[in-house]
Amino acid sequence: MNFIISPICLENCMLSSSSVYRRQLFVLRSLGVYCCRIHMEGGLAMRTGLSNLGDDAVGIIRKITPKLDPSHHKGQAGKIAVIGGCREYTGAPYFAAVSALKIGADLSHVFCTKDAAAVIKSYSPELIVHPVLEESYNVRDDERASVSAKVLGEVMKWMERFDCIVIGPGLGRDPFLLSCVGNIMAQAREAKIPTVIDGDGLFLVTDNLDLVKGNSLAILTPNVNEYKRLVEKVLHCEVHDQDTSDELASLARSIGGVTILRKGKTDLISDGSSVNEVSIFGSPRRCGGQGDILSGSVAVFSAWARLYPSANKDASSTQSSLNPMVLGSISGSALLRKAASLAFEKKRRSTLTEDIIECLGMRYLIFIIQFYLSTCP
Ligand SMILES: NC(=O)C1=CN([C@@H]2O[C@H](COP(=O)(O)OP(=O)(O)OC[C@H]3O[C@@H](n4cnc5c(N)ncnc54)[C@H](O)[C@@H]3O)[C@@H](O)[C@H]2O)[C@@H](O)CC1
Ligand SMILES: Nc1ncnc2c1ncn2[C@@H]1O[C@H](COP(=O)(O)OP(=O)(O)OP(=O)(O)O)[C@@H](O)[C@H]1O
Ligand SMILES: [Mg+2]
Repeated sequence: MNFIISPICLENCMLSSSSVYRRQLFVLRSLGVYCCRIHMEGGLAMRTGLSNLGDDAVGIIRKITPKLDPSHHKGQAGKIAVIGGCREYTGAPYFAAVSALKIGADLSHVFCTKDAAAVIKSYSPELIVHPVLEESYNVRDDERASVSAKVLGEVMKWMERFDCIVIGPGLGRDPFLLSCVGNIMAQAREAKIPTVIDGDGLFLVTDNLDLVKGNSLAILTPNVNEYKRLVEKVLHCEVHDQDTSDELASLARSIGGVTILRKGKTDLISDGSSVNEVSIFGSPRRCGGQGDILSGSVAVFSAWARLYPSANKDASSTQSSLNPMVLGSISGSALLRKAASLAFEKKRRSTLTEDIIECLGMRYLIFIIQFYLSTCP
């Protein structure tokens, strides 16, 4: 028999009896569906475990995920663009763009170099691929200004349609290409389009902080190395092993209130005023590409948090004070980590990024949770 478990249905079921609710809450917690929040007060980090279901990452995901509504048209669940993909890297932009679709966005575009475009198209017919970026080796010195204007023009034709853009997965570090992408970022900012910056986009931004400074719609998703470079550049010190939440909040404030998702054993998220930790058990496999899934996921959830700030009216509103970029980051992190753990249960050491993408479907995750609830003694 086929049946559909919706987030709302699960929540209603949870509220139906308080003992059942407590038992279900316990099972959710033991499944690792947990997120705790660290409040910043006068520079002092006060860590508090949260005590109700509305305060956890699943509650946030449910709150911002729009209903599947037959009256909606194509595009209303989100149009995402990934700016990335060059001769060396074609996997990273594919992972980011296809993850956005798997999570529920309606359309996913990739803007990449000509070399990368045919390869990325061959991975999936679902993606709309624009071969518009140019690297130095392909452009004469006297052509640079006109090529740069042409690249910007090609992207700007589409820009207004996007609900979020991701800059950086597999972008490479060619100086000419990065200067064109800097122009694209400036235009996205002008158009008030949320922008997730990852991978080589962070390399660009670390050397050109003005591109993001004070942009409350920017989300930086650094890994260990990228975070180290940012801290050294902005805070002029080494990364601290202690006081990690103070340091992250201070970094976010120093860049004018951007949201930073610091990836690692646990993910820490801050916009400078609160620090949130997602510690859902993920996977011990560290195959490349998981950060790319994360950037595509965060893009969709941030777009939803902005477009549908309270998609699920029944969900707890305790997070309503959080910045939509923070809500999107928490959701993306929680879902990726849960999907990675499900993929690892199945594939163990042979788990690859594409296996994790297959586990992104939220209904599948909720089904798994429901299954555990129904078998709980
Ligand atoms: N299949 C693909 O096309 C992939 C392309 N990628 C792209 O590759 C480009 C470079 O990204 P990278 O992440 O490699 O660049 P980084 O500069 O972040 O990493 C470079 C080196 O750091 C090492 N490293 C990683 N995590 C570390 C840790 N926790 N402690 C110490 N050393 C660590 C890695 O082994 C790697 O050799 C980006 O454009 C990125 O998007 C990656 O996303 C991976 C997948
Ligand atoms: N030691 C770890 N244990 C568990 N999960 C981790 C660990 N390190 C990273 N992760 C998770 O993996 C995700 C990707 O982080 P990672 O540091 O691999 O990014 P990345 O280096 O940018 O990846 P990519 O290879 O896509 O560029 C993050 O959401 C993080 O939660
Ligand atoms: Mg990365």
